[in-house]
Amino acid sequence: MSLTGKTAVVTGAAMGIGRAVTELLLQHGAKVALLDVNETAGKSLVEVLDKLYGRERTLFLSCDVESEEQIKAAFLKAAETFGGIDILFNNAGVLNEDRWERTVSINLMGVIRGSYAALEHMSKLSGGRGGVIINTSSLAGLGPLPSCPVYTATKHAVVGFTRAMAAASVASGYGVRFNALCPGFVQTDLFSAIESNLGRFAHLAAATQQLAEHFGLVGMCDVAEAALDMVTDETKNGEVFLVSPKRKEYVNFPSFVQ
Ligand SMILES: NC(=O)C1=CN([C@@H]2O[C@H](COP(=O)(O)OP(=O)(O)OC[C@H]3O[C@@H](n4cnc5c(N)ncnc54)[C@H](O)[C@@H]3O)[C@@H](O)[C@H]2O)C=CC1
Ligand SMILES: CC/C=C\C[C@H](O)[C@H](O)/C=C/C=C/C=C\C=C\C(=O)C/C=C\CCC(=O)O
Repeated sequence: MSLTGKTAVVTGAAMGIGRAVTELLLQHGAKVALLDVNETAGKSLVEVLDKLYGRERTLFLSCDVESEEQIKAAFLKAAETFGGIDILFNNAGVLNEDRWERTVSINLMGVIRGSYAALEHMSKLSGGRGGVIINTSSLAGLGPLPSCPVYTATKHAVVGFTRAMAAASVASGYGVRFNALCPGFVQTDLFSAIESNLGRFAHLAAATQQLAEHFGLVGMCDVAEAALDMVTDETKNGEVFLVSPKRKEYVNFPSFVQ
């Protein structure tokens, strides 16, 4: 699928992985609505991107993915401005074992809120053109991160939600593909702040650091390229892309359905 003229919405777009994927989508010709709760970072990023890609191709919208109302308003504005939505990157996420209910609300419920709101614009059953939704999970969506049980649970849940929505979309005729991105450790603010966000598991900070050293850091470009692959390859639906320093591959899950 060519991205020229396509419209993308990216949550958590102001920094880190969201920012990198936003830039790659723009480089490939898409128009991007950048949604983030951090207005200062979002607005200053858009100023930079406007100079590189043109004002008409970017739009910053202040949006907290904990709020269904804000998500719906932002998606409507993006669709009205750019003429529909073709791509959603549900990426906003936090790692905070202390404020664990908020972690569930952002990492899991934010992905669900975003997906359902996007389907109102993207599903062929509601007059949309179809398209693709990529959800950011993690290596912690495939195996346990002992210092972060709630973070691990949200990321496993994102994998499950994505795979089930992919099947539901085919069975329902939405015309929307769903795939999940599972990066290993990436040098972002979320990664740097780990030690202060482990709550009752703070004593496992050193072990987490060792695990990160064991796996190594993944390059941001590799993560963004994996997301792009799942967007542009129209054969990919219900797929989970693992991006670690050792492996860049789609995950094979056991099949229980005959
Ligand atoms: N950094 C890492 O090692 C990895 C991160 N991830 C996941 O990637 C995603 C992005 O994380 P990073 O780029 O590392 O983090 P980051 O902290 O650099 O960026 C996260 C962005 O999300 C925004 N955000 C946070 N809460 C929000 C909310 N309620 N509504 C809207 N925007 C919100 C922040 O303002 C920020 O711009 C997250 O889902 C994270 O769990 C996955 C695997 C590895
Ligand atoms: C310090 C926390 C910072 C960031 C959290 C990120 O989301 C990060 O991606 C978390 C990773 C946690 C991984 C924990 C254990 C994973 C174990 C597995 O079983 C993973 C499966 C395959 C490994 C592939 C490989 O060998 O590279």
